[in-house]
Amino acid sequence: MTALLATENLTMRFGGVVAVDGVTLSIGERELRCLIGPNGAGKSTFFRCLTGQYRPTSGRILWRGEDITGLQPHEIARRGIGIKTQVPSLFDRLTALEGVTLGVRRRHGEREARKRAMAALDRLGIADLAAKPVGLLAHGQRQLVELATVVAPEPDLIILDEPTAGMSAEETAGTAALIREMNRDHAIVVVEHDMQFIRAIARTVTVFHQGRVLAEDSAEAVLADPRVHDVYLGRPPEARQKVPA
Ligand SMILES: Nc1ncnc2c1ncn2[C@@H]1O[C@H](COP(=O)(O)OP(=O)(O)OP(=O)(O)O)[C@@H](O)[C@H]1O
Repeated sequence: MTALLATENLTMRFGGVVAVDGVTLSIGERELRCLIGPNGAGKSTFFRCLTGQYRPTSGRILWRGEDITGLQPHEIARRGIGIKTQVPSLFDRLTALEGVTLGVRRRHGEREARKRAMAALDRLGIADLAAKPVGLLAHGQRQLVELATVVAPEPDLIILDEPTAGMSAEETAGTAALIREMNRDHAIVVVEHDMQFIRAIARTVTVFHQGRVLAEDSAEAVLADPRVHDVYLGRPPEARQKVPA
């Protein structure tokens, strides 16, 4: 079966630095995939290649079998891929509903766009924020409104870059639950390095290290993998529990 999204030997170099080094992976319909890895592993660069912010040095990106390598972000979005970067996209002065509606307006008339925007806010459990100016929202609330802008156009695939960055433990757990709920209707790729989030999500995890795929398995298997502990913490988990005599 054709994958929804696939990369073949994707490579991105910056001068002598190979940030992404021959990554081949495949995301299926309705899949929820987490991409993790320590600082500098190449996650952000890989994300930016997928979203069209970077043109990869070599390799291919396939969307339902179509080569989309090097397309501009708006061309990628038009294919049904929703993207949430870490850069805020909402205007502070607009209300949450106005901000989310603006994103849906490209495809629908005002009335329908508003309806869809309200449905997205409702789905994320933040309908009560609809009339609030975005600039007055707390960080976690604002992140949820940003998420609503991605969900509202009903993309087939959603790609999220560190959706829980700056969130409290409680907000992180809530966002993980929301993402699992969103996954009922959308395939989702999440770039994260918060292990608590990975535990809460508990789906297939791809671990990046030095630009390559180090491991790809269930969250449980990845969290128990000594190689993953090594690259994350520089030492195996049992070593951390040893108390010097
Ligand atoms: N624009 C750039 N120019 C030069 N080198 C870069 C550039 N962007 C990333 N790199 C290098 O590529 C490697 C991968 O970086 P990247 O930011 O993709 O990793 P990451 O896994 O997202 O890390 P983090 O979790 O810290 O964001 C690093 O060695 C980084 O220094």
